[in-house]
Amino acid sequence: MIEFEGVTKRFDDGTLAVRGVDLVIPSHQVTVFVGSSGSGKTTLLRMINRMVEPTSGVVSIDGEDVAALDPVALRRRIGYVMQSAGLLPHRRVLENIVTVPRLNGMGRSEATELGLTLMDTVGLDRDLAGRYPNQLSGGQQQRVGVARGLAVDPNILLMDEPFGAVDPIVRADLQAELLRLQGELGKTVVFVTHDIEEAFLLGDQVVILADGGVIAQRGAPADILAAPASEFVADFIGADRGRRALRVEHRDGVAVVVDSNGRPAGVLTEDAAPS
Ligand SMILES: Nc1ncnc2c1ncn2[C@@H]1O[C@H](COP(=O)(O)OP(=O)(O)OP(=O)(O)O)[C@@H](O)[C@H]1O
Repeated sequence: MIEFEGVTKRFDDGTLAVRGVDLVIPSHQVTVFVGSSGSGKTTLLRMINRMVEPTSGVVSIDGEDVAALDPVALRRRIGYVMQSAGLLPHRRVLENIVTVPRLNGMGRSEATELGLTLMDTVGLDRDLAGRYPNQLSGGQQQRVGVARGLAVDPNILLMDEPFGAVDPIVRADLQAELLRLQGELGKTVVFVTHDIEEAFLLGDQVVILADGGVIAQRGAPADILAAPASEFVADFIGADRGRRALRVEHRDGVAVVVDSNGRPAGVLTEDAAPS
């Protein structure tokens, strides 16, 4: 479990990126930070692996304050996948995937075996192992990025808009793949996006951030859909209603969550239904 307690981040130039965030991120689930540009999503994510230090408050992993942990060691045991994959251009696919295990001292042949296995895991043809990143499609590059994030077999996988730079069809593929992978691996995934549809599709818990890095609402997608906590949230989740993947319909007095084809995906409990 990752926990934020009273976490605030003010950058040196005075920008208040995150304000008083209290949040529990449960283990083995996908938590998605969603919000408009500049709402503090990346800053929050990066405080987990100490790429950004909080100005005040505590970030802990399984009860351990990350401020007390060595940042390099911390980053080597937390997977990190970023937008446009962030691959090293002059290293081949396989070398990119196993960069961190090699830094951690893994031998070459063991690393090769691991890299190829991870290519299988993320659905990449092993024939691509010797290519350079610019010889891959955007979707393939993102898969390499995910494989690299998994290479240290982390308990925690941080994903910062990992599918932001690919076209919608490839993006849908990658989303489905992530859900499949998560079903198998059960990592603690923290995922950043500005796309509410992606957030609702992938998140067990969705955290909606408003400008200035405050939490506007958090909860399961169905609960947020059923009972937006404020006008801001209602607007934010309603912006794309036409192509919403999940929505709430009332059938015979029961609040039912249905998918884009109108098929019921679940029934809301009394507590979650709007009053
Ligand atoms: N190193 C920095 N120095 C000063 N301000 C920063 C720094 N990094 C981020 N900020 C500011 O902090 C705020 C939050 O930024 P952050 O990158 O966390 O937002 P975000 O929600 O991830 O945005 P996006 O969706 O555009 O990536 C923004 O106003 C941003 O300009």
